[in-house]
Amino acid sequence: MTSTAPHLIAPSLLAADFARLGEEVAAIESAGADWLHLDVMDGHFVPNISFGPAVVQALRPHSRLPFDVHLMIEPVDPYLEAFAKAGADHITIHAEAGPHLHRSLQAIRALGVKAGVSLCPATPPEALSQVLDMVDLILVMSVNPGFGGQKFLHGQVGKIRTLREMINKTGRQIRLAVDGGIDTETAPVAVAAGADVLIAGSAVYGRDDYAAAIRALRSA
Ligand SMILES: O=C(CO)[C@@H](O)[C@H](O)COP(=O)(O)O
Ligand SMILES: [Fe+2]
Repeated sequence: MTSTAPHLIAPSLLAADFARLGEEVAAIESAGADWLHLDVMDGHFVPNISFGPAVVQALRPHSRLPFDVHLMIEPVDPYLEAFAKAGADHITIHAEAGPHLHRSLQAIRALGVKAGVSLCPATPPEALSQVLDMVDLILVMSVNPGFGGQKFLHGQVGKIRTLREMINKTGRQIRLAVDGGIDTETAPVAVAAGADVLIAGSAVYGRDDYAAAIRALRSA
């Protein structure tokens, strides 16, 4: 079962040149990206540290693209408002990042931004069965979160398929994103399983020609 929505390409800023972030954000919009994916890592939920709301806020004037903020942090609730105020359009939290996923999703919706939830590779799709009415976006991690440039875990494809079926049964417009190891070989696998948002760091920001890299992913 595939999606009827057009597929979106969301380059991940994690693979950009951190010394020139403003230019990198503007360049990816000109290159035809649909969303900008921003990976926030705390050195606690994941074994890496990236950036926080001050960087998101500083980048906001450099692009009109939707800012898709992927929070790999724990706890999450104390920081939601800061990311919304910084200019996040979507805030995605991890189902594994605390016992009160429902409350955190309520808090995101109350801030007036789109609510996303992400699953690490070891978490089954059923973890979301009680919150499907509260989410605008589901993000399947096809690597263990924390680093760019890892290999796509093919064992996650069945989960993408199951989540596509769960989403279609709701009749709601819920985007299904896949994040980690997406390139021209794995993008078609993810899309065939039902994904409609492809998040890619190295396969876009790691290339010299961003527009060509985005076109290649779109047509793959
Ligand atoms: O959330 C993450 C990693 O934790 C991702 O968004 C990566 O940044 C994707 O990078 P590539 O695997 O595409 O290089
Ligand atoms: Fe991400």
